[in-house]
Parts: sequence; structure tokens; C-alpha cells
Amino acid sequence: MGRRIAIVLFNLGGPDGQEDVKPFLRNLFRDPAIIGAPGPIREALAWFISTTRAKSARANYALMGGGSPLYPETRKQSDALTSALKAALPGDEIRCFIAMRYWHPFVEEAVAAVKAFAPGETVLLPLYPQFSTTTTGSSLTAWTKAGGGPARTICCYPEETGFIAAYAKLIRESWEKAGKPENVRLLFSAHGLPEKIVKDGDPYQWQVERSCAAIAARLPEFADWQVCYQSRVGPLKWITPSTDETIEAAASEGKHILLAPVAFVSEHIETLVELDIEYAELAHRHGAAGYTRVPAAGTAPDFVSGLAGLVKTALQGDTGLKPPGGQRLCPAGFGQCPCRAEIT
Ligand SMILES: C=CC1=C(C)c2cc3[nH]c(cc4nc(cc5[nH]c(cc1n2)c(C)c5CCC(=O)O)C(CCC(=O)O)=C4C)c(C)c3C=C
Ligand SMILES: [Fe+2]
Ligand SMILES: [Fe+2]
Repeated sequence: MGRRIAIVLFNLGGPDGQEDVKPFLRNLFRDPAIIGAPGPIREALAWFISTTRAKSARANYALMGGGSPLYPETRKQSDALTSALKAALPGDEIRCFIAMRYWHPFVEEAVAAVKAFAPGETVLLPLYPQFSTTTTGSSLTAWTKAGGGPARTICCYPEETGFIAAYAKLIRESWEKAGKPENVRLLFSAHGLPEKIVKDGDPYQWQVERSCAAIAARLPEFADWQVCYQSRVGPLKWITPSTDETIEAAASEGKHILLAPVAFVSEHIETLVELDIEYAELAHRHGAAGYTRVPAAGTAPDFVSGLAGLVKTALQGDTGLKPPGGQRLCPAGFGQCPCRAEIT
């Protein structure tokens, strides 16, 4: 008899409509993984930031029809992964569940749905290739807090072959579609983080740089490449170089900017508004020869088969944490890497 296998896909979530923007923001800023202050201060800050940020955030979500496309985009990935796994594991009953951190379907809803399915095996698969305490770490904590059962946990996959191949292909195709421009600078833009979080041992930036180096190694024709960090929020110092400064510099050198959003695997507000509207305008204002945005991995076949491969590998051996290749990837200095306690 085949196994019943649940795969839980974690992502951040986004408001479904304009009325959801403020409560969504409040959920985000109430998370101790995002704001490290003690409970009552964090609650007050979350109320204050969500109230003051809601108006401009609503205007940005309005540019995408009112709400975030993240859930429908994640559904497409879930469907593609289900098909790939059904083909790879015939005889097993496979079901994918979506667990969003700050909006529906919340992690608690996913835990209830998984329990109703009563799987023999559960695989937790973050749709974040690089581990951060603010994303994957926060989602895994929420899973445990919501009473999610024992599982096989894929903590990160920054150099997974399918993920890397998918981006290399998307970058090359985007350049071809743009008419094969010359004098290109390839910019890998990832969501930024407050510098303090990285200094406290978060391996995200280190892993992002590993992803970019692995993609660039497959693209010798784009020798001029750089990593930069977008979407800064709040008064703290964030990791650098920032995407806006990096775009300004490349534009003033007259480069054609080829911009790949390498830590986002689904289209959402930060690709469709920040990259496609705000940064495109910035590039043109500063004299860029051109600006081409590479799509997020989405349901690119190499990416989906990479995810299916991660799930298949995770199903081997014992339950627990499943770091890439069964080995701790991050150097020991990254104390917040979840592998540190389990793999030495
Ligand atoms: C790699 C992915 C992400 C990291 C790391 C991350 C950290 C992080 N984000 C904020 C603040 C905001 N993020 C917002 C939206 C948002 N962020 C990510 C991904 C990462 N965030 C996604 C996928 C989304 C989803 C957006 C959607 O389509 O709805 C927002 C809301 C939008 C806005 O108002 O700009 C905020 C705010 C912080 C503070 C942080 C690390 C500390
Ligand atoms: Fe974010
Ligand atoms: Fe790790």
C-alpha cells in the first residue's frame, strides 16, 4: 500500500484585498522574528507601523488589482509540484498544503488541513531557497506552535541544481527577449535584512551570495554581475549594497540592467511594483541603456523538478531536519542556522 504524504509549502502571504492590508501588516510586525523588542513594545510598534504604512502599502497593492497575487501564484507552484511528485512517486497519495505566515491560509489552517488528511509522512518545504530567521525560521516556529506534527524539514536549498538552472535559463531567455543587448550588468536583487539580524548569526545573506555565485558560474557571458538588497523598511541600517544605489550606479555608467530577483521564487508586490515600476523608473531616470527584469522562478520546469527532488530526498531516512545533501552548509559562525544543533 502506498504512503500518504503531505507536503507543506511555506510562504509569507499577502493581503487578498484593500481591507486586508492593515491587519496583514500588523501580523507581520507583531512577529518577534521581525521585530525583536519585548512583547508590549512590539505590539505598540506593530500597531503604529501598520497604521502609518497602510495608506502607501494600499496604493501599491492597488497597482496589482487591490491585493497580493502571492497566494494564486503559490497555488500554481503547489499544483505543478503535486503533478511532478505524482509522476515521481506513483502509488503514493500526495497532497500539497499552503501555509502562509501573515495572511490566509495561515499556518494554523494548514496544520488543521494536514491533520484531517492524516498523512504517514509530512515534508515541510519553505518557498524560500535561502534560510532566514525572519522567513523560514519564523514559519517553522509557527508550525510547531500551531501543533504541527513531526515532519521532515527542508531548511534551505540555496545551491539546489534545479533552482540554479531555472534562474540561469530565465536570465538567458530574458536577455534574448530584450534583443540581446550589449554592455549588460546583471544585478541579482534579494530582499534585504536589518544588518543586526545578520550580525546575530542569520545565514541568509551568506546563502544569497552562494546562490548568486552558483547562477553566475553558469552564465560566463554575463561576467559583469553584482548582488544587491531591496525593500528596506524602518529606521535600522540594512545590509548593503542597496538595489536602488546599485541601479543608479549601473545606469549612470550607461549599462543595460538585467535584474534577477533571486530570493523570491514567486511574483508579488516586491517584484511587480518595486522592481517593475519603481526601479525601472529609477534606471531610466539615471540614464540606463535599458532595464530588463527577469521573472521569478514560479513554475519553471527545472525549479519544480528541483523541489520534487528535495521532497524525494527528504523522504529517505529519519524524520527531522534535512539540510542540503544531509550536511550542514553554513559556516559555524552562523549561529542562527537551524542545522547547528543537529549536524556538526
Ligand atoms: C526572502 C524573502 C523575504 C525576507 C528575507 C523578508 C524580510 C522582511 N520583510 C519585511 C517587511 C515587509 N515585507 C513585506 C512583504 C513581503 N516580504 C517578502 C519576502 C521577504 N521578506 C514577501 C514574499 C512579501 C509579500 C508581499 C505580497 O505580495 O503581499 C511587507 C509588505 C509590503 C510592504 O508594505 O512593503 C513588509 C512591510 C521586514 C521588516 C523583513 C526583515 C526584517
Ligand atoms: Fe518582506
Ligand atoms: Fe543550514
